[in-house]
Amino acid sequence: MYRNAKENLWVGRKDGVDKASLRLHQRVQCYPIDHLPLSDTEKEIAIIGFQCDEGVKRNKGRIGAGKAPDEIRKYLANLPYHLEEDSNIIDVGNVVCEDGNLEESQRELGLYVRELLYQSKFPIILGGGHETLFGHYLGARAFLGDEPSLGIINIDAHFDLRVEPFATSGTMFKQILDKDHQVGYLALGIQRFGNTKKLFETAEAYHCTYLYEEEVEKIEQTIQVIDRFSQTYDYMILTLCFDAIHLNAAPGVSAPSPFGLEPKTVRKLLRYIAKKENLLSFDLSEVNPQLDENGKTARLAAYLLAELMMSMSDYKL
Ligand SMILES: N=CN[C@@H](CCC(=O)O)C(=O)O
Ligand SMILES: [Mn+2]
Ligand SMILES: [Mn+2]
Repeated sequence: MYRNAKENLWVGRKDGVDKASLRLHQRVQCYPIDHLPLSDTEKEIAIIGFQCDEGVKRNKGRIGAGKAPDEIRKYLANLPYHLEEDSNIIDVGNVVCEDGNLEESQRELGLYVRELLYQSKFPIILGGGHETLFGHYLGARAFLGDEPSLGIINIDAHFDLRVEPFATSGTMFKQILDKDHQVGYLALGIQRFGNTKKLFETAEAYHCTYLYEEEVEKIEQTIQVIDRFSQTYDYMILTLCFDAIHLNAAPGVSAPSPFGLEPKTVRKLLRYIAKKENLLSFDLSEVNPQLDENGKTARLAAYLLAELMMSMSDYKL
């Protein structure tokens, strides 16, 4: 079910109304999904939330990620606005998963992501459990049609290649790769002890490219891998599963990572990938406000989102 964007989430400190004093809450505009503004710049970002943790529940994880979209917006709202002046940001509200109907809500998210892409927006999807990625993918593929190849970069401790009779937050890449032979998968930040041997075997069988967490930290090599991947596919989408990040910085996730990536490494990745011309859209998933420590995880999510948005117009590694 679709819910309109809430203006009252976009509030915060006001240092002034001159351009140099603005914060995000003073620049973000709320629109219903069926009344989107025409893009008057090439850099319009559209935020859409996915209030859903049914996939986490089915995956026997710790629920609460459904509360993340609005929580992350609150932290994002107060951050200073550092984008180029002609960059617009709109908030188009949330898709809510009701009565455990994960598949229906993923389809609905996909419809809206497709619509945003048709309207020349760059969708930023706030999950939700990592099942968010499946709806994100549906939208990107529907927009592209069957022909173009699509690379998915997943910054994650986990492969999410589980074999299950139903969709969960751990099955999305298996679901996608089984039906879409024009998709390639690059996983960054894989934890040896976050995945069974069987999952590693599945990753090999599906010809996935992956880097362990300690490999990703060697950033120059990682960038070469990203460059090769990006050149191989017509278009790319990017997903960040927040449990990729070290548990000290991201305690509010269902499956925390004791050897997770440093936040600064993830920032480098986002800054770099955001500049790729063939990147269509981004989702940030698995933040769980119910497990968070004093908003630490949601705050980091907001900072990383702000970095990604800024890097789309101004790149520094
Ligand atoms: N989204 C994916 N989640 C992990 C959870 C692992 C765990 O709970 O330990 C997975 O399914 O592999
Ligand atoms: Mn994960
Ligand atoms: Mn995941």
